[in-house]
Amino acid sequence: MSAADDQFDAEADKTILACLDLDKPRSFFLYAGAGSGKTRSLVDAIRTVCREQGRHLSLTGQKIGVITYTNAACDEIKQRLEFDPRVEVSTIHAFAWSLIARYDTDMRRWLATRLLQDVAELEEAQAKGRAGSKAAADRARSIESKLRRHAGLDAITRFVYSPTGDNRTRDALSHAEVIAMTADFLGAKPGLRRLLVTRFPILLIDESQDTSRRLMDVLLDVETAYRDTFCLGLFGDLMQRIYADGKDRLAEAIPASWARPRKRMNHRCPTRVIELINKLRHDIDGEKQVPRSDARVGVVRLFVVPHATADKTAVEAMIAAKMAQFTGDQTWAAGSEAIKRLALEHLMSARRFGFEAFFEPLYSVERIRTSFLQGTGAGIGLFTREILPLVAALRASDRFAAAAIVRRTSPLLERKALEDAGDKQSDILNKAKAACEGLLALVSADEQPSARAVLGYVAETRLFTIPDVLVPFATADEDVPEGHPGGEANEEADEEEEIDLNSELGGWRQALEAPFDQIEKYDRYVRGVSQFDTHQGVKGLEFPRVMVIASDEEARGFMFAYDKLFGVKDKSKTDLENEAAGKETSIDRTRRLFYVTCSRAEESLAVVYYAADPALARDAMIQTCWFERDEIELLGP
Ligand SMILES: Nc1ncnc2c1ncn2[C@@H]1O[C@H](COP(=O)(O)OP(=O)(O)OP(=O)(O)O)[C@@H](O)[C@H]1O
Repeated sequence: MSAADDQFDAEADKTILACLDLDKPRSFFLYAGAGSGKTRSLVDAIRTVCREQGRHLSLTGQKIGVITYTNAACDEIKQRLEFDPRVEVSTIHAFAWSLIARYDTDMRRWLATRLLQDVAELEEAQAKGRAGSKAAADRARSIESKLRRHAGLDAITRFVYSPTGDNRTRDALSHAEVIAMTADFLGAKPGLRRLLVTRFPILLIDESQDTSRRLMDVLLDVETAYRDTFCLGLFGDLMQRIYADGKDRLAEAIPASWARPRKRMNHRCPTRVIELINKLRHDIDGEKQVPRSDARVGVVRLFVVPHATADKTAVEAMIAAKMAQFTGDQTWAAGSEAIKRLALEHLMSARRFGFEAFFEPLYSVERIRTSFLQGTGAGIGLFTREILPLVAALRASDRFAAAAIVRRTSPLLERKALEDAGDKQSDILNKAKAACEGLLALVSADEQPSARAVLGYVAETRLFTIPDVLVPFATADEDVPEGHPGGEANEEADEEEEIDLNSELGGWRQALEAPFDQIEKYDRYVRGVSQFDTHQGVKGLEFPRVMVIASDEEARGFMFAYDKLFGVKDKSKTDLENEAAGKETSIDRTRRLFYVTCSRAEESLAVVYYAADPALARDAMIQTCWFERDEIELLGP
């Protein structure tokens, strides 16, 4: 590792450190591209502040605040800082909630106003809209539910919120509400602004390009008001803004008094990938990165495939085999888990990784989507936290692990059951053992059992407790028991909740018909350990071998357009109008997403483009000069 390389951007780190002077803080905006070590700069700077000014922080009880984009990034940074108590690392949602929790009276007032505003808007739309249509019925339901929530506000003394949960109870706030309230409260309450800057004289935001626009605006206001005592440090890369929520033109909103350190070296990617991402970036801000002196050349290839190709998984396996040849890196060879395949959205991944039948029905239930993607929730938990680990332990013949899992949660081995059994305890243990053996036999059968069959078995043997949402499916004839959610005794449930619940039950009903092994694949996917991910899911990460899957057809309706970015299709009238008005187009969005995905590659990169007219696509790609002619391969039917 070359020391000169490590020093290449030392100036930026020096500037940042100078800004983080608690006696004389100065805000800054770090300008740096992919792989330039922004997270490293952030962690190093905090370490130095703790070392040199930690006493000041300890004496005043103040902290350095760090806002990250994901829980994973949050954990990573906390760990790298060895859980230093003088640093508070949180996601934006947790951070926002830590500021406003306890402002219950204000929250109630805010919600009351907001709900009535929404109702007024809906009523206006109702008056204009066609009576009797589905939209009118939806609006009527929404009005009713908002009025009901409004009427119930006074009964709530303490609002609750979980940054990672579903927030379904009546006293819970939604994610969007917490962000909007925080922005409004910070805008209107001098006391809260003071609290913020006193608690966190230094506030650093990672991935600031994707931080909620409204919060970013208000934080910039706070910074202006407290410039002498508060340092706001923004890390991020505008070229990597991939969520609609982020602030457009952030750079232009940065005051002239701020420092603007720059980092220009890319420590992650090989030279060839850096050349490609420099070109992608050229028309946007002209920022050009340089590789490390010890960087490899690396390999980049574009494969153009007809989008009508029926077996995309087979084509992608063939491409992986070709990459093994081009790179001499056999790990690329088909089936290897050491390749990261990036598809535009989760369903594309689910289709490729073979867990679509389980995934799609539950993914389409909007209310549980977030927790479903995080692998949380009671229904999912039964499979991923109990049944799957038990199956894994049984398959590995790890009797200790299997026993530990069963002992932890199985109703068979509850202490009371064991006590009641007296000297017949061994019967119970034998029963548990037989249940485990039966489970292993069931999931190992030549014909894969459905998830529902496994659920039925677990219920019948009482291996684990069946959560409410799955009870209706745990018996053979799907009787919905009386008094159970979804059953008739639940008349009091309000209509909206019922609809949610029904769609969740409907989702489960369908999903459980999928083969059980699809849940294993789903589990690997949501834990991020499979070879699949989405374009958006990998921001901040890096992988040796990356396969980017670009497909307009599969990505319909996702606001991205590879065909326009690659010059295969002309810009639409709206694109041209937006461009002329300086507004963002789907081409800009796609370009940034493409930049993020390509820049994850540490060694080699394959781009697979499914095109309507592959020959035309190849010619258009040659025109862009992003890939050399001999790096582009047309794969015919
Ligand atoms: N000065 C350095 N010397 C050696 N390696 C470095 C240096 N800075 C960063 N790296 C390495 O380069 C890689 C990219 O760093 P990091 O993830 O911090 O970049 P980033 O700017 O946050 O990237 P991105 O915005 O693309 O997610 C990491 O593997 C990191 O360890």
